Amino acid sequence: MSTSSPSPSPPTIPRRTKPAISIVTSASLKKDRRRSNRVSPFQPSVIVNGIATASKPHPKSQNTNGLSGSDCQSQSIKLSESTALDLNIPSPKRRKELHSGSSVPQYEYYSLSFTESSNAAESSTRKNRTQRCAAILESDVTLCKLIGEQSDRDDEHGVTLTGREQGHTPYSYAIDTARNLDGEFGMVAQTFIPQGGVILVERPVIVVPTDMEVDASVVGLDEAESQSDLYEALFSRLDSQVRKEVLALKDCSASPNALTTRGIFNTNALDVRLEVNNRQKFQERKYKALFLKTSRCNHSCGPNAVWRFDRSSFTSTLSAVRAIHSGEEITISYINPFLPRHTRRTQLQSKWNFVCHCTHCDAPWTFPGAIAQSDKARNELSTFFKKLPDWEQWCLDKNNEQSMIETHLRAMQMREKEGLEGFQDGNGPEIVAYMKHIDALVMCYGALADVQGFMKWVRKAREVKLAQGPDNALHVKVLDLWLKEPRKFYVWGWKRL
Ligand SMILES: C[S@@+](CC[C@H](N)C(=O)[O-])C[C@H]1O[C@@H](n2cnc3c(N)ncnc32)[C@H](O)[C@@H]1O
Repeated sequence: MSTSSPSPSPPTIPRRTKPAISIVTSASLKKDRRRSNRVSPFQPSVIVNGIATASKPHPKSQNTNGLSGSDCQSQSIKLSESTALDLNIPSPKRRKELHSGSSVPQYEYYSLSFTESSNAAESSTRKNRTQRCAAILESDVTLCKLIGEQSDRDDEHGVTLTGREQGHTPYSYAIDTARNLDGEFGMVAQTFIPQGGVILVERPVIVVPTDMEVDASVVGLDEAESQSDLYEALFSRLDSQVRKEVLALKDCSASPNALTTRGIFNTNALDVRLEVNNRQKFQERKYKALFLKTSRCNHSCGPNAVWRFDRSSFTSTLSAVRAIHSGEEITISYINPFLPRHTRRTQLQSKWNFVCHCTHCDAPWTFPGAIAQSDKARNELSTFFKKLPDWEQWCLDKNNEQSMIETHLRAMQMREKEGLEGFQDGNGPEIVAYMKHIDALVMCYGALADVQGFMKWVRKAREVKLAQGPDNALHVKVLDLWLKEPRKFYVWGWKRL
């Protein structure tokens, strides 16, 4: 047994991206905006409009680490091709002075603000909305990468996108928050959401380092604030409406009358990773980020959605890992779902203070050994791709035509039963887990020159890719090409050679 090579995934579509790390000034941003006014691939119902205004230093952050206003530079950081983020950061010279010779991470208070407009494609009146995020970040954090223009051509397959295809309708699925019988809120689909569909994209309202041992005074909060809980200080920096919404979130550590800002944050914040430029070496650092809407998602050990944080756009995207029907609750997993049931429930109880009532935990365990069977299946799935037989070896083997196909079909069935379409291994959720099987089946049937099987799985791949949004427009076109001319598939008939 060895890991598969080449990867069973169809080739990734090459992009002409230029992923440079960049801090740009307002002037260069304006110039850049003129060049590109494409729809951001990261937004479903909200199209981000790149309005970059040099922000005045936050009155309170002028004293950040003893900085005076003149030490602060107001800069705009370009997040994606059409999104701007304004923040106050110390000038490079002052940062050098502050951090010279220190290997201890230095944190500062940042007030990030995002300016977005509602869907301008449909409405002539753009409503700008500014969202603020109170963040404590390592001073050398890289908040974003400059995303280059998305390619509209795939030269390898001779496919080009037309203007209309580049535009693609932004996705927008109606969702709502509703209370269940226990008085708990949850997120509910108001419409059918296809597998792969993007449910929600949102930016955090509070970000802090995971192991926050930071004295409020060192991050530029004022004296009164430094005496109080750091979370209180951060919450107090939010816009009043947002603060109200954050304070209405669940605190699992307390009774409803004794909520604490720390408790609310710890109940709802998600783990994200940011990058720090440490002497020209980029290192990942763990942070926790609070997202208002995603916070309402309850846990399931077989969730129908996964969330992913994208550093380059500073957004979290919630996607459906299987079709979700109108009225169905949208759930995510708070923990590694490959763990055995008992461990999962212990972790959920100790960190979130609840006994899991998801359908997988509460399922009628009708026969003896059902729990052990589920635990075994989860364990097997957690290492499935690592233990997968080599695809090329399978191709070279003139027997065992169906073995690779059967392996994937069986794993897909297990995934569906356990509700683990969105997990590849214990390293975090990703919609691609299920897609990897689909891609592999496309490869297998293509190598067998089996037109019917090939078309079936290319159609399925196309369906999911389409639901995943405009970012996949080129990929969809390549799949269309293969549907039209299967023989153009790049490993067509390999197993028959
Ligand atoms: C991040 S909040 C989720 C939203 C929350 N239900 C609300 O009302 O805002 C986490 C809390 O929701 C509840 N919860 C989440 N998933 C649950 C589940 N599977 N079974 C029971 N309670 C759950 C627990 O009280 C947990 O501490």
